[in-house]
Amino acid sequence: MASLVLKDIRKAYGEVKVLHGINLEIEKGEFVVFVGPSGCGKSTLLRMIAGLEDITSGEMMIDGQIVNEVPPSKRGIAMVFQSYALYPHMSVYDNMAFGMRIAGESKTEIDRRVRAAASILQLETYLDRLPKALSGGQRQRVAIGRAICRDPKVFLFDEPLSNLDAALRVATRIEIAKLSEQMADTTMIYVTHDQVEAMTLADRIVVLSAGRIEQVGAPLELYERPANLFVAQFIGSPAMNILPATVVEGGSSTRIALRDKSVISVPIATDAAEAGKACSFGVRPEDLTIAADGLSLFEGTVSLVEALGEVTMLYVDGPIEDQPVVVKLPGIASISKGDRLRFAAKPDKLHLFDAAGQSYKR
Ligand SMILES: Nc1ncnc2c1ncn2[C@@H]1O[C@H](COP(=O)(O)OP(=O)(O)OP(=O)(O)O)[C@@H](O)[C@H]1O
Repeated sequence: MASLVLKDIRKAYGEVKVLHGINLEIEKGEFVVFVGPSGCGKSTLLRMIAGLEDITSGEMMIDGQIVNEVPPSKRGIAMVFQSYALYPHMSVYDNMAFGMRIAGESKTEIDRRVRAAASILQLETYLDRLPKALSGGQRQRVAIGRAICRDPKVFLFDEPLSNLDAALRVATRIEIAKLSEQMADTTMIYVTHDQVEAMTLADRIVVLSAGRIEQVGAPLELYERPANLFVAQFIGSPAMNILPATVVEGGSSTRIALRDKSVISVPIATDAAEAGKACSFGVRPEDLTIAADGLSLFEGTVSLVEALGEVTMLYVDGPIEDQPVVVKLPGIASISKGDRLRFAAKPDKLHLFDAAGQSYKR
């Protein structure tokens, strides 16, 4: 049975419509990540699941029960915020025990759960400390520990790592990945801006834009088969190169013409009737290589080289004026500004989108 079901969920603040009908089923034990540009409604949706925001219309079910009118404390959810929200005057132990004391749990059960959570998060030696005597990463682990103690059916995370510095983010991200393995029956929903968090933590990613779901899928599914231009450019960094083009001839393989009139054959099927229509050709920076003789997609002049050590980024003035093509080559490439080069990509790495931005790949 699905752990969480959202049916045509809508949210409006007065006249301002923020979510326009969200349909989603999340299985028990799944780790689902919501991503999308700022203001797309990720946090609002998470807060509605938590019960911190009213549902304007639609139906929300947790474990088969409609929860639209159920208060947050009765939903079986726990939420971890960006700001930790710990009680400053209480020890780590008391912060974790607080919710259970309010709920009237026995002392022995409280102690068992606090120690179990502290052990999972390696907080055993900090139980007597006050939050102010902890680092940001440790505080966030306490906030996570407090949520674990509630033994929630659904665990919600609202950008829990965004206040941490880069190294701590990585360490805490790994903790969260381990946690989700250890709590295999607990459904986790996680909001983030960070692509790496989304790609590494999620069983499935939900891409939102302007209050609508653009695509739901496993991380690599979204990366390899984005359903539309929005997802193609949102997932992956640097973003996929998108070049405007025109379909010359449809068929089992499609011939397209770029703006400079060069013609490319893309092994993606389109209808013969597509001929003459506008389309967008897509290729990821990391899928481009320097072409061997004869087999190039396009030619261009390198306008900027960024040597980062592990990769070399090239910005290439190619087939489209004022729209440099970004190329990401592995390692250190001996290429200089001004070099004129031809670039290729494996045929199965090419993407093609129709005039409405939908992928032709099925
Ligand atoms: N109380 C409110 N009244 C009116 N509009 C609101 C209110 N809360 C949020 N909004 C609007 O709802 C939209 C979605 O906000 P939300 O915080 O869910 O976005 P988000 O995707 O989480 O963004 P971010 O990544 O910046 O946190 C925004 O346009 C925001 O301005």
